[in-house]
Amino acid sequence: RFFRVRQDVHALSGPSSSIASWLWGHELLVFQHESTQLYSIWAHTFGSVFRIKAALFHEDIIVAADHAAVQHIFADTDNYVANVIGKGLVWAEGDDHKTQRRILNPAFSLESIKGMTTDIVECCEKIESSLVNRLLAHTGGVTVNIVEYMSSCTLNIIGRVAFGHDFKSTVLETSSSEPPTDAQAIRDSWNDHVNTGLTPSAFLAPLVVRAIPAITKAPLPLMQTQGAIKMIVRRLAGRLMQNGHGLAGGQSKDIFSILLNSRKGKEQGERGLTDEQILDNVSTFMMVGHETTAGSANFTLLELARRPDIQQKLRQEVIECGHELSYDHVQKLPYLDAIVKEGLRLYPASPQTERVALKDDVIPLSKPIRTSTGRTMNQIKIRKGQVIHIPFTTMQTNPAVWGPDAASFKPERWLIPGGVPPPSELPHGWSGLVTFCDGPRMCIGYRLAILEFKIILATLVRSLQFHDTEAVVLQKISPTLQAVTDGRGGLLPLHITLA
Ligand code: HEM
Repeated sequence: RFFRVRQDVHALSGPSSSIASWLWGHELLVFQHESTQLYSIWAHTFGSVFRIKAALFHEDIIVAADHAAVQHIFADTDNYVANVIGKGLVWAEGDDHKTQRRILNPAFSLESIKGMTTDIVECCEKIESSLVNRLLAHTGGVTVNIVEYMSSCTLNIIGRVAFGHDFKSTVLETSSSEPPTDAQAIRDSWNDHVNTGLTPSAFLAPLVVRAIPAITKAPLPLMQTQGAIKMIVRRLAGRLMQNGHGLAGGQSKDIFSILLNSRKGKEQGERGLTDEQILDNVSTFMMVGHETTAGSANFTLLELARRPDIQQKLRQEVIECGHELSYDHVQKLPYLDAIVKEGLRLYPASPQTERVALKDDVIPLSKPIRTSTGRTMNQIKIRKGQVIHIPFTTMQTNPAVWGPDAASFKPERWLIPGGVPPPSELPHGWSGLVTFCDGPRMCIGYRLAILEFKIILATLVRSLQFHDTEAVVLQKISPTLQAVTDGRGGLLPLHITLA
């Protein structure tokens, strides 16, 4: 049995060991390339499930981009767990995760999300007017780092809709001698973290955690910058907890009220959350609730800048719908919907994920694959402890599924019959994408993310035109999808003029 299980992993095809480092396996090469770029190239050569050499003599890693395999892994959260440490909903496992998810679900119902529309529109209009004002002060347009504007906008949104807190985040044109606001402190420390994540030493942090999962702190720069963000956000979360009663005196179904009420539940002996868990959740939501949507929005705006025809068509649709961007209005814009789907297909904010199997298992495949010895396999037997990488972008740009133009930004594909593959060819998940994952750990904030994304695009294109600066913008994972220009993470220059 031991032999058979091992054999399945080792029988998989994969890149040659001659290009792997003896110490870092293929993992260093993957890290040095853009986002999931190497996984896409290897999937093209070796098929949708293959094997790579892991760093530090760890067992080989399986890279799974087959939709049946991925669906199986995402459905079985008792067996397949995230390979990361930490607390809060994103990282809680087992019963802890189920309790937290059950407590928080009402904050993300359709009804709750609809109720957030006015706040979202106001935050987007604030960014729109700050860009317009900046333009009015410069003739002939201005080049901005759109990343700063998107992060500001989404931070303001999550502050207001989740915590009733107005970050009042703005982008300063010149440096200020005033002490940094909470928003600036969060954005600066996040920017440090992103840029540290691009340095060679950042490659080590997840490997240390994989080797010794109990380690939560180590003198590694990436862990230190992560610790710095946590400290800032937790300090703010602590202040909010002291002062706060949620958005409506603790009666509401917003995230913060729900978290605070669950503390009362705990005090009364019900299943609730401890103060520590609440603090962790507040800081988790503040970070995952804003940097993710911003990442996908940045790259979608870059696509619009490169495709003035698509941008103009979107502008036309938004202007024809009138000025009011209510929830129902926004849902009635088919081209906007197609652009958002296409943006989330090509630029998932979390371009890949990782799982570890807690038990031996057999993973089904949607299509047989050929092993390194030419055998055909319909399923893969794995051993407990197997690490699996799931590259979302590779799955969503696979030409064998999405056609020869899979890598192109083509919103029309969502509007024409047969433009997207049939459901049988796609994973479960929102719109046949794994951008928001699937199963019990599917992104709890997906409805909010989509609504924000739509309102951001609609608000900005109605008054502004985005132009490509021809800068070479790379896509890196640090720790979410980041734009890297001239070696600087969190930089995506776009030229803007009035529409
Ligand atoms: C475009 C925007 C977003 C994308 C692409 C995205 C994607 C994802 C993905 C892929 C996961 C699963 C991670 C994994 O298990 O490996 C996830 C989980 C999660 N997301 Fe999002 N997310 C987005 C926005 C948001 C927002 C706006 C919020 C909250 C306000 C949020 C909160 C969460 C939470 C709490 C989890 C953990 C869920 C659980 O483990 O049960 N996300 N997200």
